[in-house]
Amino acid sequence: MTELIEQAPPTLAEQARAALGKRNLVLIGLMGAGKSAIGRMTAQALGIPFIDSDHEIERVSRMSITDLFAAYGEAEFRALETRVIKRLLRSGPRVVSTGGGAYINENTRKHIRRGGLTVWLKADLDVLWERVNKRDTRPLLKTENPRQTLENLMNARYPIYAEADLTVLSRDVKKETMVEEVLAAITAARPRT
Ligand SMILES: Nc1ncnc2c1ncn2[C@@H]1O[C@H](COP(=O)(O)OP(=O)(O)OP(=O)(O)O)[C@@H](O)[C@H]1O
Ligand SMILES: O=C(O)C1=C[C@@H](O)[C@@H](O)[C@H](O)C1
Ligand SMILES: [Mg+2]
Repeated sequence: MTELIEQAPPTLAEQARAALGKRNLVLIGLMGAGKSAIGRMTAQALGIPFIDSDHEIERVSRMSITDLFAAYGEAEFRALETRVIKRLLRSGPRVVSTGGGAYINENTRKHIRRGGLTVWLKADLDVLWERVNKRDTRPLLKTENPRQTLENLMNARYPIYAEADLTVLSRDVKKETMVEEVLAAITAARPRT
């Protein structure tokens, strides 16, 4: 007698993994959007490696981002960021969380768009501010009115982040919920035109 073997339907993570294929998943968005936190958990769910470009920059330069900005200025930081991200995206699949300004730099954006499927974690000002005002590790926010600076960055950058393949709304829900929404977005992704 033939035995009936019931196969469990693929989980959301398995569906997303299949949809991603050999591509990298690249998280973009402003400071505090959750790129590092959600990126790490998404990689775990997908069973692929995770790398954070800010951490990688700090590792290769043996300096903190704050010290890099202070010693060499933003332009040098951006040049290093471009080189690091280009290298990180050379092999895949992996989840790469980028620094907030990476996708805004034209050269880095070119590498990111070639290097994988992009997800913009989009958050409103209150959510971002609530998260970033607790730490002073972000050199661009060392201004007289950091909340206003963050708002100015939103206005300047959101039209550019909007070019991402996928957008997921980052808000005050459980991180696990955010990960599920990222996985669902990957699963539903249409090929780029
Ligand atoms: N859904 C969430 N709910 C609550 N807290 C969150 C959520 N997502 C992220 N956070 C928290 O917000 C803070 C900022 O998140 P994270 O460092 O991942 O942002 P980021 O986008 O990587 O920022 P940056 O560009 O500065 O590296 C962290 O303390 C993180 O744990
Ligand atoms: O938004 C930005 O331009 C930055 C965000 C951080 O992730 C770091 O990459 C750095 O502080 C610059
Ligand atoms: Mg980060």
